[in-house]
Amino acid sequence: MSATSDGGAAPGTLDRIMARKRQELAARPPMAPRVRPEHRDFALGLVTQRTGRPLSVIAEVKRKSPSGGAFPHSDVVAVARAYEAAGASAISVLTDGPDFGGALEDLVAVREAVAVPVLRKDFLVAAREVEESAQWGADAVLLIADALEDGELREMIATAKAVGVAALVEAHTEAHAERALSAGAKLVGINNRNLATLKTDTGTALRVMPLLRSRARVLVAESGLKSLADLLAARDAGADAVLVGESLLREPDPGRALRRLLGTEDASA
Ligand SMILES: O=P(O)(O)OC[C@@H](O)[C@@H](O)c1c[nH]c2ccccc12
Repeated sequence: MSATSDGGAAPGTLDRIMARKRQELAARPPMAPRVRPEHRDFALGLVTQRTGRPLSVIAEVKRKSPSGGAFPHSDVVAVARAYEAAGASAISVLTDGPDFGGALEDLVAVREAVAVPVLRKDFLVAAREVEESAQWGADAVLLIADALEDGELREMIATAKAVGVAALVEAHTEAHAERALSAGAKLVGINNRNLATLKTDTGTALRVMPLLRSRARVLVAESGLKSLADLLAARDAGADAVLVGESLLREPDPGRALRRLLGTEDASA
């Protein structure tokens, strides 16, 4: 039974994407081995780079999304460079093609262009993909607790540890966050967006993070964040970092938008 099964209702976006991902994986052979670049410490960057900023930002690049449609920036490398210059602690790169317009090649290109750690943002369904992500240069991978069985989650977290990539385990509810911790997650993201309905409520992370604070090494508030006030509220609820994409990618100058979000626009202009 799927962790997202809800008793016969029409499948949500997350179920649809996960089903596609499982089919894609079953149909493709293992990837050829690659020479892996030197690892960058994702967790350390998030918990130590807080001086002078409200908290760490993982800034996201994607060309489109099911909730946001197309964004006006196709050069994800240029956007990633601008994010880094504006103070991003890490870059999140969507590598899903059909729904987000990304590719594994984007991960490689972004990583070569910046010095900060890079998160592979995708809908991974198997431990084999965690190993492949490491080979392609991911410093961290996203795992979605709501969409994975306990056994899968446990195995993928263990594989991430074994190959030396950080696993940011995302949950939308307290129950799934507890499953993530039980499966061995040390880095936990609370997604304000319900990936079944795509509805976003920024109160979600504020409510769930305090319940987890003492048991997670790193806490990340994800999705729908638009203002410095949103960041300060996340920090006060225990976040080490926030994951922000859409509100930056809608702007003509995403680097400037990140400075504005961090309240550092004048100091670094
Ligand atoms: O673009 P936003 O609303 O700022 O959100 C970024 C990120 O949290 C969101 O893209 C996201 C969170 N979890 C995901 C899982 C898969 C794909 C995308 C996501």
